[in-house]
Formats: sequence, C-alpha cells, structure tokens
Amino acid sequence: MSGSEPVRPDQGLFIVFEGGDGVGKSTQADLLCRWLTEAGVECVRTFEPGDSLVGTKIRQIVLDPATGDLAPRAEALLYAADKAHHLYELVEPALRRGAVVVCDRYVDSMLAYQGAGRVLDIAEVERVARWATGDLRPHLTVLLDVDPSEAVHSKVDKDRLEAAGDVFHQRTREYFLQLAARDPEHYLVLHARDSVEQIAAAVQDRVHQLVSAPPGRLVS
Ligand SMILES: Nc1ncnc2c1ncn2[C@@H]1O[C@H](COP(=O)(O)OP(=O)(O)OP(=O)(O)O)[C@@H](O)[C@H]1O
Ligand SMILES: Cc1cn([C@H]2C[C@H](O)[C@@H](COP(=O)(O)O)O2)c(=O)[nH]c1=O
Repeated sequence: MSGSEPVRPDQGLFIVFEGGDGVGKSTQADLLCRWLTEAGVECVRTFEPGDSLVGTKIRQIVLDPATGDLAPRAEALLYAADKAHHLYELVEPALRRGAVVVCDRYVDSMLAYQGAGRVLDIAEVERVARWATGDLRPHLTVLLDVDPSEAVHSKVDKDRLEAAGDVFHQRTREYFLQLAARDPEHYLVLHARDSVEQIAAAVQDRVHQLVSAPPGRLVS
C-alpha cells in the first residue's frame, strides 16, 4: 500500500495523551503501551514533537531557549511540519498494519499552545494542523488535567515553551478542557495528581472498551 493512501477509520487504534507540561503524560503512555504489549497487542509508543530524524531537528529549534523569540506563526508551522512528517513516517504506517499507536501530544497541543497560548486565531491554527495531519483524528484522547502551578513550576531547567509564563499555561489548560468538553465521546479527562496507578487503571478501562477480545485484533 502506498504511503499516500489515507488511513481508514477501521485500521488500528490511535490514542493520544494530552495536557500541560509535566502532568504525567509520558508515564501513562508508557504504562498503557506496556499493558497492551503484555496483552499481545502491537503498540507503537511515540511522541510529538520529535519522534523522527526531521522531528528531532524541529524539536531542537522550538524548545531550545537559545532559539529565543520566534514569530508565533513560524512556531506553529514548525510544529505542523513535525506532525506531517511524523504521521507520514511512523503513525500512518503503524495504523495501516493494525497497531495501536499511543502518542504523547498531537493536534490539541498545537491548538492549546500555538492557538490559545500564543493568541493566534485558533480556527486558522486548526486549519493548518488539520491540513498537516490529513485530518487524522485520535479514537481517544486522554487529557491529564491539573493546575499548571503543580507541574510546570516544579521543573528547574525550563524549555522555551515551559518558560512561556503562568498566564500562557493557564490559557492552554483552559483550552484543553474546552476541547474535551465539546467531544466527550472521544475524550477521557483525568485528574493528573491522582495516583499513577489510579490513572493507569482508568485509562485501561476506557481503552479496553476499544480493543476487541482476541489479542492483536482491534475494533474502532
Ligand atoms: N500521577 C502522578 N502524580 C505525581 N507525580 C507524577 C504522576 N505521574 C507522573 N508523575 C511524575 O511527574 C514527573 C513528570 O512526569 P512525566 O514525564 O510522565 O510527565 P509529562 O507530562 O510527560 O512531562 P513533559 O510534558 O515534560 O514531557 C515525573 O517525575 C513523574 O514521575
Ligand atoms: C506537539 C506540540 C507540543 N507543543 C509544546 C508542548 C511542550 O511544551 C513542548 C513539548 O515538550 P514535551 O516535553 O515533549 O511535552 O512543545 C506545542 O507547543 N505544540 C505542539 O503541537
């Protein structure tokens, strides 16, 4: 199958973890992937930005404090380029062979950070993000929510985005919550400071509903 053919909704399962910086997304993405793998399901654990050769370079530009001030539209286009290449190289091939793709951040991060955070027109940012991703949407987005003061501030060495300030991070949090409230069928919102085990169990419950009984066979 050529890389240009669209992914169909009945192929694989696409699960995304979203939320502010340092809320526990990587921890939960790892646990979910381990749980799926132990159940015999192929799981591809990935992240944005940066999980490709090109993406590594883009990640370095957008997150390195040495980049300094970057035009908000340029920042949005760099994140969009990372997404386009990430889908082309890793996510879409994995979904086509029926795998579960577990991704740490996706389009919602761009809407929340470049749209609500940088105060670009969110509808315009969304058009760019949807174009970059061929409008591929997750079957489920797990939003880990907590006040940014309980996560971002706990880090000493902040990257460019983490250092964007309290007001910026409050705006991103509120926008993530708005996205989830609009589409409860495709979102699971969990309190990010519940215990790691409690969160993992709630995620497994919801994902279990999406994964069919024989290991490796998926329904959407
Ligand atoms: N439920 C939790 N309660 C308290 N601490 C947690 C919880 N989950 C993860 N942590 C801790 O919070 C820190 C950040 O976790 P993690 O790297 O998973 O977050 P993240 O959202 O992926 O971060 P980033 O946005 O920086 O990539 C780690 O020290 C981790 O052990
Ligand atoms: C995908 C995506 C990410 N961001 C921001 C969010 C974070 O501050 C960093 C990524 O760092 P992490 O440690 O890997 O979470 O980038 C963004 O602004 N826009 C996006 O589309």
